[in-house]
Amino acid sequence: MADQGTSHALQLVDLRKSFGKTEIIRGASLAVQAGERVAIIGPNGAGKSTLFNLISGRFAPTSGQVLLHGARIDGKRPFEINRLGLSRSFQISNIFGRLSVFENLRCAVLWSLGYGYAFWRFLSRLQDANERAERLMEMIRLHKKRDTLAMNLTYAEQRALEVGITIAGGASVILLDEPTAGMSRSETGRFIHLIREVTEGRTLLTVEHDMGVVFGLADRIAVVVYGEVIAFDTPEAVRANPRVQEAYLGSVIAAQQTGGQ
Ligand SMILES: Nc1ncnc2c1ncn2[C@@H]1O[C@H](COP(=O)(O)OP(=O)(O)OP(=O)(O)O)[C@@H](O)[C@H]1O
Repeated sequence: MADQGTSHALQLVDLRKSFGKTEIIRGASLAVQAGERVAIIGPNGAGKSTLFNLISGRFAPTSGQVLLHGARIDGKRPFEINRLGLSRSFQISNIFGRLSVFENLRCAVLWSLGYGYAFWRFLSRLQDANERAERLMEMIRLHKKRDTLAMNLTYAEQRALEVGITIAGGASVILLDEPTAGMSRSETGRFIHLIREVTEGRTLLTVEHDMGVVFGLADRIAVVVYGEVIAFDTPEAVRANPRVQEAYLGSVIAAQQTGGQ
C-alpha cells in the first residue's frame, strides 16, 4: 500500500488501444485518488470493458500509460499486476464450483501468498490462511454457508463469494465488473452495502450500467464515451453536466424513469 510520492492509486495517461485499424480507446486519462470509489459508465461499446482489460493487464495498450501507486504497470501481465496490489473480479469464473465456500476463500488467500515457498513454510502459513479465510467469510456474510459447495450457492451468494476471492489477497485497488448484474432490487441494495463495507479504505473501480448502483456506490463517476473519459466528477456534478446529459445520461435516466432498465 506504499504510495510512491503520489496520492493517486491509479492513473491512466493518454491511453490508447486499437484493434486492427480501429481505435477503441482514444486517449483516455483518469486519476483516481487512494480510497476513492469510482464507477465507470457510458453507452454500450464505449470501451469500458476494454479499459478494465488494459488496467488489469489482459490487453497491452497501443500507447499511453497505466500507473498503480505511481509506478508503471502497462505491458505487465495480469498476475504481475495482481501481485502489485490490483485485483479484478471475473464474474464467477474464478469460483471453484466443487469446492466449499471456505475452501474457495482459502485457495484465494494461499494463491495471494505465492507458490514459491517451501513446504514447511506452507504449513506455517496455512494457519494464517485459515484465519484469513474465516474472517473473509464473515465479511461477505457467508459464514453460515462455510461447507456448502460453491455451485450450490444462490446467484447472489456466488457474487458475494466472488468479491471475497477478489479481496482475499489484500489488494489495495479492486476492479469489479458489474457487481450487481442479474440481482433483484433487494439483493442489489444489500450487495451495495456489502461492497461498501468490504472495500472500506481501498480504492474501488466498477463498470456499471445500473444507475441506482452507480449513484449508491460511487464517490466519483467517470463517463466514457467513444473511448474517451468525457467527465470525471461527483455523482451530482455528472448528473448536471450538459455534455454527459447529451452524450449519455439523459437518455438512460429517461429510460429508467419510464420503467425501462
Ligand atoms: N478483442 C477485441 N477485438 C476487437 N474488437 C474489440 C475487442 N474487444 C472489444 N472490442 C470492440 O471495442 C469496442 C468497445 O467494447 P467494450 O466491450 O470495451 O465496450 P463497453 O463500453 O464495455 O460495452 P458494453 O457496455 O456493451 O459492455 C466494441 O466495438 C467492441 O466490439
